[in-house]
Amino acid sequence: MADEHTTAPPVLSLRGVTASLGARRVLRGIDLTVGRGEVVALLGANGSGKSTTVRTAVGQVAASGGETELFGTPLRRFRQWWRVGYVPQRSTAAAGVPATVREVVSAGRLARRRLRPLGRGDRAAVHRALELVGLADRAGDSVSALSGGQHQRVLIARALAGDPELLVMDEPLAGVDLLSQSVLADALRAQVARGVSVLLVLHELGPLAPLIDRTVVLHDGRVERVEGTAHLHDQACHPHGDPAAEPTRTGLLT
Ligand SMILES: Nc1ncnc2c1ncn2[C@@H]1O[C@H](COP(=O)(O)OP(=O)(O)OP(=O)(O)O)[C@@H](O)[C@H]1O
Repeated sequence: MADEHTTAPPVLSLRGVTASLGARRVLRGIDLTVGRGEVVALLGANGSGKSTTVRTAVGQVAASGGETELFGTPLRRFRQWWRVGYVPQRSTAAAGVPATVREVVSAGRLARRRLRPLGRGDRAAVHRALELVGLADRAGDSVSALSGGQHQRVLIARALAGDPELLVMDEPLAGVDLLSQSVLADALRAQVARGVSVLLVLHELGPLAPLIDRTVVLHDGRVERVEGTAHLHDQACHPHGDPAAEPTRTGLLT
């Protein structure tokens, strides 16, 4: 965990990051770090800036101020994108893309391959990632034939296929059924056990609660509070447990 690596730079660091979308100032000075091997959950009400924060962290939204570093390198100079796996917020738009599940997941290897064709190792990584999300049997199907939750699992497999050191996931469990949530939680647990660091946007900690080291709560484009989660680790929501049990709430939506 982070203690062993106190001299290593954080895998992700945002300092005073500001960003606007259109005329709206969405991020008003975000400070956030993810240490090596750490799992950080970004929480907050709708519109508080969670997606914009992760999109800024991976360079999809241009910051208007502040500093973002990935693996100790300023974002503007960072080129080692194979070290980062990004799962965007669920979108069904990509379901119209005429590609098979295998092709979409193979795209997760591209940053590693540059312009070389995929080799045997790449194909094995793609297959492994599909198995991790429970979709190996759908590899040859068109993504347009998948349900929303299955599509989300394909996007997660695409990120896992690149064997990233940092996973940035925007509501990875949104629209995913309870059984698949627990499959994905297991997949993520295996990644974390390998030392992968994770930043993820969540509304409910749910089955991921035991994995999370820290929660960062946003409010109106700023960090409202940061909390350790040791107290949550006994409260995981088990899909096969008491069906009447309430999932762990962030306290922001209820
Ligand atoms: N393209 C855009 N143009 C202008 N404002 C935008 C745009 N996209 C998002 N916003 C605004 O930015 C703010 C933050 O949006 P963001 O998607 O980061 O919030 P969020 O915390 O991820 O919300 P949710 O929980 O609903 O996903 C919201 O007020 C939203 O209306």
